[in-house]
Formats: sequence, structure tokens, C-alpha cells
Amino acid sequence: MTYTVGTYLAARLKQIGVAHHFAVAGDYNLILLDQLLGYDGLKQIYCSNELNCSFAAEGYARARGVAAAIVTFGVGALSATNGIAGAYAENLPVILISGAPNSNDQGSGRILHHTIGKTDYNFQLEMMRPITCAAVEINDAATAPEKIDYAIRTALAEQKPAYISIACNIADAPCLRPGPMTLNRPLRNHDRASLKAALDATLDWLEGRDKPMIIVGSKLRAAQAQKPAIALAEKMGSPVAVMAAAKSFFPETHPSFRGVYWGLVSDPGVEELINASDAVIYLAPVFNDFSTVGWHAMPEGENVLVADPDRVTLAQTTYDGFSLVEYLDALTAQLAQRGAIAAPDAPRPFNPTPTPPDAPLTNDEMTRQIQGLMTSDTTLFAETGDSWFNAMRLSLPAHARLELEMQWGHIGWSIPSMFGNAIGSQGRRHVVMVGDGSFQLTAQEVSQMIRQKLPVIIFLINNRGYVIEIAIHDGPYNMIKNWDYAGLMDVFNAEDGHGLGLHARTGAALDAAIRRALANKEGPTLIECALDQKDCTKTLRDWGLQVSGTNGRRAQIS
Ligand SMILES: Cc1ncc(Cn2nnc(CCOP(=O)(O)OP(=O)(O)O)c2C)c(N)n1
Ligand SMILES: [Mg+2]
Repeated sequence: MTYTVGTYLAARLKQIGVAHHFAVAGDYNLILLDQLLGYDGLKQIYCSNELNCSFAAEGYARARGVAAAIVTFGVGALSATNGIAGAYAENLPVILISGAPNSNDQGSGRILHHTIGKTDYNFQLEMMRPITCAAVEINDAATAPEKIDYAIRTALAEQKPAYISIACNIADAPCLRPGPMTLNRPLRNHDRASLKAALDATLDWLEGRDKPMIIVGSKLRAAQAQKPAIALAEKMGSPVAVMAAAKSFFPETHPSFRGVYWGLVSDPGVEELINASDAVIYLAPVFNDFSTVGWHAMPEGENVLVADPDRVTLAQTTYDGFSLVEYLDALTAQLAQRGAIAAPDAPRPFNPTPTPPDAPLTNDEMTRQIQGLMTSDTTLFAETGDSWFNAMRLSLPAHARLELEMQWGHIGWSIPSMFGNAIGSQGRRHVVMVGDGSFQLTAQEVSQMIRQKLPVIIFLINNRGYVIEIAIHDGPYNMIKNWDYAGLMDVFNAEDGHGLGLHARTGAALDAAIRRALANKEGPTLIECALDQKDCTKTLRDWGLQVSGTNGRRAQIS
């Protein structure tokens, strides 16, 4: 087989397990799309726009560990930057590949379409650098292999997105044949002396401390340290809490699991456990204004150890040059076995009684019925909004997955990201909780779920506005134009019939809608849940007050 630059890239994507790539056509990428289309073992999945394309790839990476999105230059790539920045924030290796102007035009002084009207086309590469871990431009076939390999390997090692642009006349240019490449991540160049010092300091610190507590953070999956975290908890006989954005990263059926730690909106009893601990170990945390509830839940004092993906900080000293996996494996091996911990006998904190079947639907009743959908093969996406707080109330069976975007927090992310995730994890049950406000940004991708016959169940929470924003600070800007969200499915169906749109205004109607959704194996079912705008979780209200106060801090220097 004679390789081209495009089929070299295709071979690399296949080698690292990217069986599906997401694309939106544009004249700068059509020849490249042909190269990928013709490559055995790759499937090309089309999106409605490049924002959704970048989120679909991000969702695929959540399922498969890595993903690729193909867009056109300028108008396409700049629309995709939002999903790529989100992938950076959420530690997901998405390879953004952009078609680009003919290599002969570089330095020609010519003005081209889809550029900002200047003769220098570098604006795009410069915009991609801060939101990727590697950004390369390919204007010749000779350097294509090294640039493609550098971008992909760096993305896998850093668990961050990378950017590759390929000139439209180079995509089908003859190229070298690729050698092997696998999805494995090279361990950081581990510094044995530093690792030993970190372990010695940790063992000394733990000596005499008999109430350890582990708190799991949202970078644990990207650090590929979920199993080592379980092993450590079992060796220490320690209770475990998860930070909100890490819910589902530690099995909730494990006897050590005690709930979500989210400051004043934590699950009952969790804050007390942490306050009573004399050795709080954070694993791969992200401390931002939302996760610390306006900086009120920041770890402090000598009872705290923070183990990041590539660094350990303890007793005013920091150690790096090794991976979290190396550190946890070695620590667990050296620790003496402490007593096993018993599962809590406390009942599930969220356990509301069903409302009368014909009573108006409530937030609690909706969430209670969603709980019934959670199985070990369920992947639930919870969008920015009260959906975050509803998701926190759910108990997850072993192997159930909860996907959140709490660092970037782009409303509308959940629909396209779920689309990509469902493409990458067919056979699982896919459920989305998304508010009316968020849905209006990226609704088109439901039509792609119909096209691909994905049986995604979408709970569209119609509470008539931006309720999470109202909880922070209300105003007319939080009111939105209402849609007939269920009716959209008829619009998206066109000549297909696989999409199903249903209204649920009572508990009985919701129960019936869920039954129909489970039976609809041929396509998505959108269930429009009508809620009173004031019917939101207490945790959202409490959290919103704190965040509002933090946002409103007076300037120190007037
Ligand atoms: C792209 C983008 N633009 C604006 C925002 C700010 N924002 N965050 N949440 C919201 C409202 C979410 O409203 P809904 O989806 O209806 O959620 P609910 O809280 O359930 O009403 C906004 C407008 C955002 N997070 N992302
Ligand atoms: Mg809303």
C-alpha cells in the first residue's frame, strides 16, 4: 500500500483505537476526509456544526480514551476551539485536525477565504497553542510523520488535546509508511530518589495517625489511577469520599465509600468524617471556585496530603518526577494492612416517597424515577445546571458512569458529548439530564443521534429558564424563549422515524414515558419534564448563595 499524509494519519488513529472520527466538511478538508474515509477500520461520523463536533470527540474520548475531530480552516476550527478548550480543562486527549490553505499560498501575499483577510494565516495556530499540549502545521509530506506522531504521543502522555493542520494539497501527497504506535502512555521519566523521598515522608506522616480519609478528585481517571486508589483504600481500611466532579470515579458499592464531598453541600456526614480525620489524602483533586463552593472548602493544615497526577505535596514539601500510579502502587505495597472498613449502615440520603401519580411533576419525583434507570451499564451525562445537583443525589451501581464537565462548564456540552460517547460505547445505556437553557445551544446533535439510531434517553428539564443562574443572581437575562422541546423530535425526524418526543407533566406520565423510552431501541427519546421554576434542589440554592458571595467580593484595591 502506498501511504499518503492522510492515510498515515488514518493509520495512527486506528493504531490508538480511534475507530470513529467526527467531522464537518469544508473545502480545505475534503481531500483529507477522502483519505480517512477510504481507510479500512475507520468510520467517519458527521456533526451538525464544529462546536458539536469538538464536543462529540470529547465525549468519545471519555468512552475510548482518545478521539479525533476533523474540521475546515478558520470558520470550522475556531468554532471547535470551545470544545477543545473544554477537553483541555477536562484532561481529555482530543486530536483536532484542521484542513488548511494550499501550501503554495503560504508566504504568497494572497488573501484567502475562511481567513481573517490578512496574508498571514498563522492566527489559527496561535489560537490553538494555549488550549492544546501540542500544535503543528503540515505544509509538506516529508515532515508530516514526525509532526503527526509528536502531536498524538504528546496528547496521550499529557492527557490533553493536540492540534494538527494539514494543507489541502498535502493530504494526498505520498508519505512514509508508519511503524507501530499503541494507546499506552509513557510513564513520566520517573525520578526514583524523589519517589523514595515522597514515600518515606508519607510513611512517617501516617505513623500514629489512625483516622485516615481519602478524597478522590476529578483528575484520577486521566491519571489512570482508579484501581490503585481502591487498593490504597483497602490497605488503609480508610473511608473514601469523592469530590463532585469525580462522582463515579470510585465505586459507590465499595464498603469504603461514604459519599460526595462538596463543602457545605456535601452528602450527610461526609464533612464530619473529614473534620474528624487526622490524615486527609486528596487524590488528583481540582480545587476551583465551584468545587470548593467559593473557596470555603479548601484543604489546609498539616493533616492534609495532596497527591496530584505528577506531584505529591505534604508538610510544606513537594515531590515530583513520578506518576500517581507509581506513587500509589509503591505506597500500598509498603503500608501495613490496617483493619477492613465496614460498609455504612446509613440509608441512601436521597430516598423520596413517590408522589401521587397525577400530581404535578416535581424535581424529586423526576430524580427518583431517573434513579430507577441507573444500572451497572448506564452512562449518565449531567449538564451544567440543577442537573449537577440532581446527579449528586443519585446512588450509582458498580460500573455505572457519570460524566460531568464541571471545570469548563459549557452549557449545551452534554448533548453532543453524549452523542460522541454513545458512538464510542454502544451497548451501554445512555441517559442525559439537561436543562432547557443548555439544550438550546446544541440541540441539533439530537438529529445526529436519530441518524445514527442511538437509543439515548434525554431528560429535558423544562423549568422555564436558567435556574442555576437564578440561584447565583437573578435578572431578566435568566428568562428564555420556551420551545416545544418534545415537538422538536418531529422536526428532526423528517423522513426518519426513530426519534421520539414525549411530555411528562406528572409522575405517572414520566413513568409511562420512561417505559416507552426503554422500548425505543432505534433512536433517541426526549422526555420533556415540566417543572416549576422554583422547584430546584436545596443544594443548588445553598451553593448558589456561596458562589454569589464569592463573585461579589469587593476589589481589594479601590
Ligand atoms: C456557553 C455558556 N454560556 C453561558 C453560561 C452561563 N450559564 N451557566 N448555566 C446557565 C443556565 C443553565 O440553564 P439550564 O440548562 O436551563 O439549567 P437549570 O439550572 O436546570 O435551569 C448559563 C446561562 C455557560 N455556563 N456556558
Ligand atoms: Mg432551566
